Amino acid sequence: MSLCFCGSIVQPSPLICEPYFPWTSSSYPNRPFVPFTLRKDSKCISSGFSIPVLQQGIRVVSSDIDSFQNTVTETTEVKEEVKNEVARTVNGVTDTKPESKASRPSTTVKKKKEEDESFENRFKLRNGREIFQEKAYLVGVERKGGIHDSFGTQESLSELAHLADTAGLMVVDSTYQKLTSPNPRTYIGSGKVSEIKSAINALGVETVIFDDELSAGQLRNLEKAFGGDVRVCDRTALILDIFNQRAATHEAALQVALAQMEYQLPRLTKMWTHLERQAGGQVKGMGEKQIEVDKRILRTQIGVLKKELESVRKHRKQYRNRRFSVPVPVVSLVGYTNAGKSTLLNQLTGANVLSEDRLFATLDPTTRRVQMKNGKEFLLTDTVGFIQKLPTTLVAAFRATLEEISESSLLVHVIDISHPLAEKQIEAVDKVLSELDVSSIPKLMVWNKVDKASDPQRIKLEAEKREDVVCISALNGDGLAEFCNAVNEKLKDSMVWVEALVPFEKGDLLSTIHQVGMVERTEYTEQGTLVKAHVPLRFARLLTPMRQMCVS
Ligand SMILES: Nc1nc2c(ncn2[C@@H]2O[C@H](COP(=O)(O)OP(=O)(O)OP(=O)(O)O)[C@@H](O)[C@H]2O)c(=O)[nH]1
Ligand SMILES: [Mg+2]
Repeated sequence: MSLCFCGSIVQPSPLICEPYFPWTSSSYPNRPFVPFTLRKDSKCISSGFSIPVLQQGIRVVSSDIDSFQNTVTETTEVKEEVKNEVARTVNGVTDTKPESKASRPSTTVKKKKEEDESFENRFKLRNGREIFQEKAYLVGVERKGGIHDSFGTQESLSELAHLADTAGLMVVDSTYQKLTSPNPRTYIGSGKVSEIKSAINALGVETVIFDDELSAGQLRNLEKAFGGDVRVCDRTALILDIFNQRAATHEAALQVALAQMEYQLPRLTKMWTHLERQAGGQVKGMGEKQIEVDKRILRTQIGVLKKELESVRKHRKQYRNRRFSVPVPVVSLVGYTNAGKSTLLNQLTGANVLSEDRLFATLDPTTRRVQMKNGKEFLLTDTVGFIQKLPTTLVAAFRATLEEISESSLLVHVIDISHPLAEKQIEAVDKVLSELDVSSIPKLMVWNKVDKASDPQRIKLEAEKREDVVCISALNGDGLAEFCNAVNEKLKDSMVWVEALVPFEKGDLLSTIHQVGMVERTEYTEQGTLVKAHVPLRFARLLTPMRQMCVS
């Protein structure tokens, strides 16, 4: 699989128009790995290259996330249960009676019809494109003792299901195993491997997704163990694929391509050992040599992408500097994916940023001006959402985009307070923010989706008790005035106190102070206007000569 993944990493980069890699479908017996949806240029996107022949008696399972939560199974019961259920289930009704001979032909026709229908139902429209939903099976591992993720295994698997759904897959079932330490060969134990294999056959699974990052060897061994055309991938590859689907701008495409290549590089190992096997072991080292060639090609590509990104970064910086010359404070919206950041930006500014109930709707930052009722202004930036177990390659690749965050006057942390895992999502966001080194920037917490919470009143009372928390509903606009006031107050905290004597001929400067700062007092003197105000630090520097005049 890892070999085939390269088929996709050449895809998103605008720099790599031609397939650079020698392992495209014609030269390698297996199909190339194409993570779920591909070829942005094509109208119909398949979630895989080949559509496998459907197995008999497929259990049609809803891809609905809530119903998925109940399908997580822990033990080896899956194998028998699935077998029995598949044998018995017809049209969702469990029939325990043995089939009579006479009824068999009509049942076969009925089953065939259902299969055709279920096949048809798997063509879905996503973002205006038709995709074929592959059937996915999810696997998690709970570590006994040792490291404890703040998200539980089942919670993390539910989120993985949401990610799979966002990527256009149909989650048919899932399982997890408690382990002291992962198996170095297959990540999970051999019993679990055969249990999953049975489920794959019974449910017609096309993709198995692991909730943790797998090594190249583990991916290869698992694919071999599951056999057939079953694709194995991990959470990181899934997230990278979603990013790949969502990348709408040149910069986002470059960043995703870079992240995919960096993910792929360590996974190239031993991909070419089949050459040695084909040559009967006589051409020793052939595979090794090929890996080196591939790695070199990949490293060259990474270098080209990094250079290209550097120039995009420079351009972005110039644009930011231009923006800073108008000293309106910048407020960045940060938070867990799907928290409602884009909805908030749209409500406050009338922007038209895509907001939907899927993960990672936003990849590129969007900045818009917000005019408050008191006439003051600030720039509001919407950013890419975070997630637990965020691949480090992705954070690194998106550094240019995330620089927006590090240069803002205030961070607004948007939280979906109606989410059962809100607390854990806050922790995950704080973890990424600490990696970005932005702890010195003031923060405001916003509890969003209060309308969706089971007890909105209790949430509001709770928020009142705490400092730095504002309750809103970005969707229906509740609490937006309070939000703007809180931003205003917070911005004041991030400003510096100045007393400056502004000459009368610099009237425009005086109006800018009123616009971006908090003016406490103005006095008209013979030399000019004496202003006492809180202003943004950058602006205070601009006023240095006038501050000195005031002192003298
Ligand atoms: N009920 C309710 N739904 C909301 C609210 N705010 C946002 N939503 C919904 O939550 C979903 C996600 O909203 P987005 O604004 O796309 O979330 P986001 O934080 O920008 O997500 P990413 O771009 O993926 O990081 C959408 O379906 C919104 O309609 C709210 O206040 N109440
Ligand atoms: Mg968004």
